[in-house]
Amino acid sequence: MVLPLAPCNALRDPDADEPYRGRELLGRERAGGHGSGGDHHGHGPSPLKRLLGLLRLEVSRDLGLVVAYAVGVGILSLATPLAIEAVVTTVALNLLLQQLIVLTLILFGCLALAALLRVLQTYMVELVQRRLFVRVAADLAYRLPRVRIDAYDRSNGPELVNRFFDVMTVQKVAALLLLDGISVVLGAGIGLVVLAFYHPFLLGFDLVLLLSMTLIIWLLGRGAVTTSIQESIAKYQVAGGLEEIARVPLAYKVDGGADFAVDRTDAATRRYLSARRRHFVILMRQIVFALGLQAVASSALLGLGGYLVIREQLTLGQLVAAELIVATVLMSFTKLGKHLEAWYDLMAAIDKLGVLVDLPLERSDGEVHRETGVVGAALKVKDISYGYDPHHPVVRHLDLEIKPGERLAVIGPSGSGKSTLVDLIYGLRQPTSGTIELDGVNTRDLRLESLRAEVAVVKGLEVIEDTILENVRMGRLWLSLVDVRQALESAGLLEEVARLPDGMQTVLSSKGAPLSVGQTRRLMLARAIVGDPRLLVIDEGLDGLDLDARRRLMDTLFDRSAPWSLLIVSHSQEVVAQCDRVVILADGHVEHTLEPAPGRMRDIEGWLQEAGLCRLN
Ligand SMILES: Nc1ncnc2c1ncn2[C@@H]1O[C@H](COP(=O)(O)OP(=O)(O)OP(=O)(O)O)[C@@H](O)[C@H]1O
Repeated sequence: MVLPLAPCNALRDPDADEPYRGRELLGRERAGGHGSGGDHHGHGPSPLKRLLGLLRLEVSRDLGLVVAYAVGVGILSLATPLAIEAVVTTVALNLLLQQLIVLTLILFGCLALAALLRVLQTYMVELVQRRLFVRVAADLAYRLPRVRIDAYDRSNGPELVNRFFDVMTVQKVAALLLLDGISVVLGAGIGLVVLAFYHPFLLGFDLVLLLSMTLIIWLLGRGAVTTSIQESIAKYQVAGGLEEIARVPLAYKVDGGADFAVDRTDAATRRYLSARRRHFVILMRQIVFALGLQAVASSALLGLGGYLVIREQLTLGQLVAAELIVATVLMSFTKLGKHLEAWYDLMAAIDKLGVLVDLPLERSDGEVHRETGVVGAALKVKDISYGYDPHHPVVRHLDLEIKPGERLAVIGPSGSGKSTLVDLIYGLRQPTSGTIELDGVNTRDLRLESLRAEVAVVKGLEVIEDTILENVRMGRLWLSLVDVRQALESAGLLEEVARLPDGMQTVLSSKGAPLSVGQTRRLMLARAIVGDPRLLVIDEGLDGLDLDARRRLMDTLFDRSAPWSLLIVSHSQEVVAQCDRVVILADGHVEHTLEPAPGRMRDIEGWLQEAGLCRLN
């Protein structure tokens, strides 16, 4: 069965009132990425390319308007120096009061219009900000459930997701640059053009000014994006370290654990400070040169303008207007120091979001599994190999078969590859060679959603912070309350849940509280069986339960009328004894297969002892 990707209301575009639809975000297609995960990876699109990709989605919408408003504001802002020029000339020439009033009114009109455009621009930027947030949230909600499990082999998933907070930086800096940045650049450009019209000397002055500003931005800012990214990586390492202390509180409670936590944080903080220092050196040199330029250029213009006034090549009004224009341009440019820092932060933030977007996704191709009409699926594992490190396979030429309705136990010493085999069957990992067939169809040819509608896996404890009901149903809206109740009943949990004040509506913590660990284990079983899978794979899911709970569950799981075939990894004699066949794994391959006669556990124990392998409990 293919699960529909239901549009989620919270992720609808807040203004366009249409659901977010998968589009390219931050430079990656929505499925099939091949990044490596981890922090800044040094490959993939550059932050600038990613930013342009993100903004490109906005261009057709409001970004054009934002720029148009900024152009309007830039042009209208010139009204002040030009009006002052006119007033000074009017006073100098002793003209009429009436002209002064008209000038004042024109100036007011221009400034009022500029203010209106600025308000509209602010509103548009607000919309762009909201959409950025929704886009990134929607994109990650789409991607994260599809991220390949091996992306988390060497990185901590929740810690990686901290990078989502960089969307705030993107929002804030994008707003700052769209509002101030565009106005500064346009205002400066237009002002300098006006200046150039006053006198050819002033054109020369313009050019020198522009050259100096370019030097400050490009030459003095070399390496700033890299140092900003390094600073950001160091910042996440500090956050990740602190998060870890909260994640494993017991570990840090050992004698000396608190000091160990301080030492580790101290080391990470030092790395952050040194990265920040490197970045600040670049910022500082840009700021110092910008301030110096402001002092030099303002006084040089006064000297040059005064000289031109004395030579009667410039009017007094033009001199005052020119000083005002240059003062504004330079003030904005000095402010640009802050903008430049914001720009570098933006580049680092985009790079961090890119780390999330680059997490490799599971394949999305394949066929839908066809109904076979047979109760219980048939599984054939043919000569598969797999290694976390391609040079060291941990599953080697493994063959295994489960007939429809059969109950198969997989046992073997710790590290023999049992859990890895479970991952391979569930399509979490792809064998490097060999095939896995479900009902005669290579699982590689099946859509993963379709495979996982047929196969359910119980492995570890994964609780979502939601009600017991949702923890069992997991968004499968076609499952009714009755289905969930039945699954809880089969898992031997219904009575205990009913005793909770909020029953199935009890909200669980991420660790399962208020359920105990044993109850949470049974909850995981309820989640697996509620959809009536045709192949149920349990990786040690029964081993940690008390005897009563385990026996009740075994009644359900081994019931011949149940709709599934069963593959169960276990270290328990009692569980293994219930199975039709027992496969013993050693060193990644099938060492032996036994069909124990009822009650002949001794056969298996004896064999294990002889082979010097694990013992069951
Ligand atoms: N994420 C991983 N990255 C690298 N190596 C891994 C990873 N997971 C498991 N391994 C290695 O693969 C081998 C098989 O591990 P697996 O978890 O499949 O064993 P297992 O039989 O399930 O062990 P246990 O009974 O202790 O759960 C082990 O040597 C282990 O060190």
